[in-house]
Amino acid sequence: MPRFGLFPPTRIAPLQNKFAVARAIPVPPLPADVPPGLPPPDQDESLQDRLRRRRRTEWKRRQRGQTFLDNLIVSIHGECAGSGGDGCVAFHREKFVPNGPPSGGNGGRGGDVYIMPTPHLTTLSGIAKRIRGNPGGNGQGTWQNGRNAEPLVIRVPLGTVVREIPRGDTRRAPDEWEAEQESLEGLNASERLQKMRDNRWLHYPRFGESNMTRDSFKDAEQMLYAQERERRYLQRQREKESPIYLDLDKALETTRAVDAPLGARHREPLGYLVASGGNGGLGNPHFLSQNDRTPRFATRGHPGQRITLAFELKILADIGFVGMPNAGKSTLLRALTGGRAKSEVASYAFTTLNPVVGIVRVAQDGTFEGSLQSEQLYDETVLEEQRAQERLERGEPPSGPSRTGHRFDLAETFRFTIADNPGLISNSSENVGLGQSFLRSMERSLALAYIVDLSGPAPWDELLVLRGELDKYQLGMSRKARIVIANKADLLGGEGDPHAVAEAKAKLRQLESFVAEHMASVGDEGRKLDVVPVSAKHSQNLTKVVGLMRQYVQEARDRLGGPVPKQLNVFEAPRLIAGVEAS
Ligand SMILES: Nc1nc2c(ncn2[C@@H]2O[C@H](COP(=O)(O)OP(=O)(O)OP(=O)(O)O)[C@@H](O)[C@H]2O)c(=O)[nH]1
Ligand SMILES: [Mg+2]
Repeated sequence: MPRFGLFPPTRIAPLQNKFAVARAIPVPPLPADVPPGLPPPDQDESLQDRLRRRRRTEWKRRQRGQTFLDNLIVSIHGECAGSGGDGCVAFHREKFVPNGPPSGGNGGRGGDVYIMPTPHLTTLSGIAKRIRGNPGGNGQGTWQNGRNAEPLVIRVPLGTVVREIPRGDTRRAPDEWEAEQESLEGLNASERLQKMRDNRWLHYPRFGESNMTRDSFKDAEQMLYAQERERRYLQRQREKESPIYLDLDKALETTRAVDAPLGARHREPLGYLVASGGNGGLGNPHFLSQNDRTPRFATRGHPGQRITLAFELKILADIGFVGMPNAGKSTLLRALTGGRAKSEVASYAFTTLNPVVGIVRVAQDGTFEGSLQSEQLYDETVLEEQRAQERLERGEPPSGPSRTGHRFDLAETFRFTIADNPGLISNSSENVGLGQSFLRSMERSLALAYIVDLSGPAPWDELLVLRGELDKYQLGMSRKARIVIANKADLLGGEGDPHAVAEAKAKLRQLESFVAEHMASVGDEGRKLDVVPVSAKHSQNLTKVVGLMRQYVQEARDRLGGPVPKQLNVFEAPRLIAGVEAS
């Protein structure tokens, strides 16, 4: 018989059946002697699945957060694109004008690269690791200049932080001059000179050799190298003095004058410039002088700027979950979102490897999507998959909380988001465990919720570690915490026998007094943290949690003057909510 001593007995009957189902499904234990990564050939599939999961977790853990999709290193190249177009060597020819003037056009400018914060995006997954700007068009005969390239806009979600990776960091791609030096390695002096000239100059057919001996070419070459040196100096100076750092929290607004006349040209913002395209090459008319009336050379387009940027996405969720591994954070998120948030649940530490954001939708009377089905059990993902498979084999329709969700499209009066974060352990702030990368994303949450395992020996010790890690990462961050959710309360109270229930209540009281004594001063303006016992797995006592969270979010939004919650048609909502209650 299941134990639900801490909660009223009204729900025991339906839950007993679910427990029976859960027990009926054999879960192969993970043998201690099986090394991770080496599943024995004759084991059944679910065991292999478990081993695979464990291997993946171990691998992810070793990466120390480097593979989070909210961390990305991007190099922006102008090697062959983003570069200006080549200039052209040509002479005007016309009837009765056999030796016309030089007429090669200049190359077009290479495309600049911009970064644009975009509200509807949520991940950095769409951004390529190597980005090439658009190349400028080449110049052509009859003084036709090449086309300037279109700018390239990299769209990133709001909350992205962009940093330039400094010189000397191994993750940094070589800049345009370093790349050229690398390509010249192993060549002798004359070969180097030849290659450098090939990279910079274009010659009229069969005049390459003779151009080298002309004074006008030597002067032009000297001037080109002087300009290049100046460009390199200015770029390095900029890198040192003002490396790129963008904290893109807000979308760029289009400023349109209210009284602009009809037909006025309107430009959308492109975003922030991070790399300029190269200038176009010069056509041969540019080198016309008193000493050289027939310049037979032109310059190639300059390469665009090459920079390496680190993108980091701070996840924006109203509430962030903070808890040790296995405290039940993912189970709770699934229960609060009615199973819509697909956060993996398993009985080993570090199941959640990336933060997962779920949306909690609340109706006017405080019901939320997860509370519609009173009998819902949120179990480990493997077990749920097995059950779904069995249901499919029996030919039964798939059941699930998502089927009831459609009512909330109209009944919803308030919504907020929750980030289920990976487990925090001692020294996470020093990059132990899954490291800091997700702690960074908690910075932006409006409020934090501690999740502790009430059935554990000392949930209060967990709280101290969690608070310590938050403050070690950023002093004062623990002030955002508003609630302690004591999860797995169903494991206490020993099948309803009075002695065990009294013990469970005493433990809860101990936790409450610990929070009141040791955690109260941490709260903002002497605020006390709320303590709520719940069972995420069996969706018990969650309405209270949702009510409190709604209050925190509302307060924080009011303080920030943030988004106004969606208001429903007041005539529609009560009728629908009544329908939900009736079902
Ligand atoms: N009995 C009981 N078990 C629970 C409850 N909540 C979670 N569990 C179990 O606790 C284990 C861990 O749950 P998760 O939701 O994966 O825990 P987590 O905090 O997300 O863990 P990490 O992702 O590793 O940080 C699973 O076996 C869950 O089934 C609960 O309320 N009651
Ligand atoms: Mg988890």
